[in-house]
Amino acid sequence: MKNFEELFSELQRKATERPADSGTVKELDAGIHFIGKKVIEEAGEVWIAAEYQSDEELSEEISQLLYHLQVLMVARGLSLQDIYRYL
Ligand SMILES: N=c1c2ncn([C@@H]3O[C@H](COP(=O)(O)OP(=O)(O)OP(=O)(O)O)[C@@H](O)[C@H]3O)c2ncn1[C@@H]1O[C@H](COP(=O)(O)O)[C@@H](O)[C@H]1O
Repeated sequence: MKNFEELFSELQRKATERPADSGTVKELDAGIHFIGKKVIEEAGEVWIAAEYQSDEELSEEISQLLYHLQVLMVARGLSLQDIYRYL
């Protein structure tokens, strides 16, 4: 099981090494507008899951939202520290 920081390091590595089978690389290549729409889509799915679905389904949706937020951070060149300073 990986944690938030380990996933972010993995995504940064994918962005640098650009393996051909990486969904993250494809999403980064699609650009900020595309990634932003994924963030909105997943946030909507989190909301629906929180209202109507199980804890397990909600947890999965939240993980997807966190993933797409991290892809957006990588796309903009932000670090975890850039975010943590506001927590
Ligand atoms: N945690 C995730 C993760 N969460 C969500 N997603 C992507 O987000 C999509 C959201 O899925 P949905 O169920 O909402 O389906 P969907 O919107 O119909 O999917 P798409 O049509 O957009 O593919 C998934 O299809 C994945 O493409 C993720 N893709 C990758 N990771 C992790 O990121 C790391 C790098 O992955 P790769 O870049 O693919 O190697 C690995 O550790 C992966 O486990």
